[in-house]
Amino acid sequence: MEEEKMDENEWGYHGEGNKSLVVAHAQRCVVLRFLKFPPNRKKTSEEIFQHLQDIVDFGKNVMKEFLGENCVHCGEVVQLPLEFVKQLCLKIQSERPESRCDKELDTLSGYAMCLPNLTRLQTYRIAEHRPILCVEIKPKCGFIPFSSSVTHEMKHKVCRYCMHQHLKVATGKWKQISKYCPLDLFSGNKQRMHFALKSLLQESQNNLKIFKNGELIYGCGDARSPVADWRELAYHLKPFFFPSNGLAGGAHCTRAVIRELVHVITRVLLSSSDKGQVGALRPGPWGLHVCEASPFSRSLHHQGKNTPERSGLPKGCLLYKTLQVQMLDLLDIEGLYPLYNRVERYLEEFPKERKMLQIDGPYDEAFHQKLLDLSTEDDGTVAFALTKVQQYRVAMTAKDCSIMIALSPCLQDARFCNPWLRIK
Ligand SMILES: O=P(O)(O)O[C@@H]1[C@@H](OP(=O)(O)O)[C@H](OP(=O)(O)O)[C@H](O)[C@H](OP(=O)(O)O)[C@H]1OP(=O)(O)O
Ligand SMILES: Nc1ncnc2c1ncn2[C@@H]1O[C@H](COP(=O)(O)OP(=O)(O)OP(=O)(O)O)[C@@H](O)[C@H]1O
Repeated sequence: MEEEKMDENEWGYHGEGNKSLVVAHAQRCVVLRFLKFPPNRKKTSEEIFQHLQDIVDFGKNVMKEFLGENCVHCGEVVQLPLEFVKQLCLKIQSERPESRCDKELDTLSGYAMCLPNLTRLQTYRIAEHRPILCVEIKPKCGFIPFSSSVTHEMKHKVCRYCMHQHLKVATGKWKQISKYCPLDLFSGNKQRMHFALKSLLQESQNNLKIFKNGELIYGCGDARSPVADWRELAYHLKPFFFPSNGLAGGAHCTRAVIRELVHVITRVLLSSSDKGQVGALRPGPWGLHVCEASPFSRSLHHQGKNTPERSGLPKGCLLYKTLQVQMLDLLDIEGLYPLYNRVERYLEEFPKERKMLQIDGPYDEAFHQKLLDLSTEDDGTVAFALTKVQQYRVAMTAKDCSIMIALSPCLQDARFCNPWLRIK
């Protein structure tokens, strides 16, 4: 970043999660991603720099290796003038959702990550200055644990997302239970995927957002301000899907546009992206591929069909690769926790080993290589325990990542582009 040219007026609030806040440049296709912390949580500038650099290295040497060069954008750490960050923080404060304001943007270190703005990213195949849609999906965990360590019977029947829905509604985080089930999206069966995507469109929560030319047009910024009007969404989408279809509107048109969107997203999700190293990952047996809580599965059950048809995901597609990485969680938290304790005890006894064992990085090639050992035979060593803990951490990243799909009218038929994975 050219320090002297940083002007807060050229940047606007873009979005935030639990750990970071993102601002976008008004003209250029870049975003700045700042860390945020609870008030009074003091971190030194060096710690912040190292944290951000670790995220970049983790993206480069771990996630890219598994998911493919073209699917992951790692960004770079940049140093910004402190006055710019302070002014920017003041400028965007009023736009932040109330529910996220328990944490404050780090204005003291001057470090942030600079990334391409994936909601506006255009590729060379697309004529310049075409409008661009971006669909962001946070699919969550797409399998039911297969580990024999699982003691709760319910965990073998109902997926984590569907169980979590009850907690989230009970605690008031969201108003109603979503019909979305990640196992439907990850099934590879088009009918189930359509159902999953329609359910996400009905009850987006923090799992679906749609941007048009970089602006959020659909999805929840906050539990208290849901924007979920299909008619309005169809109005935005119609020029993308039915450019020459006059001004026809109404419920029929809305349904047609939403159907088209769902079909296009499904096609993109099932299309092959570039090669990652998931071939090297062959996690244990697949768990059950149906979640008993999914309304899709339940309706089939009522019709007397026990298991929905399972098409499986094509091996090259991003959903397949994401699922494989998620499945590095081989033992479930119940099997992992005793191993985590083994590592903890060892480090208490030998704190100086922390660095050598790469507990908190560096996330380099050596770190990545150790992740490829998928054995589940516990030989009682710290090395075994540590590998499982690190695999679990990588799996958790894949369970919480978002897929960003950019769509833009092309010169020829190809209306869609490859999806990107956004990791944190
Ligand atoms: O544990 P989960 O499944 O609830 O996931 C958390 C997410 O909740 P969700 O259920 O998607 O609403 C949670 O998202 P929200 O803050 O609820 O939007 C975060 O993504 C959290 O990640 P981190 O630990 O802050 O980096 C996520 O935590 P991790 O489990 O990834 O650490
Ligand atoms: N490179 C990017 N391009 C465009 N938008 C982005 C980019 N990175 C993040 N965003 C937007 O900012 C939002 C918040 O970012 P992100 O999810 O990384 O925050 P987080 O705090 O790490 O998330 P979590 O709550 O999962 O911990 C995203 O949902 C996405 O809409």
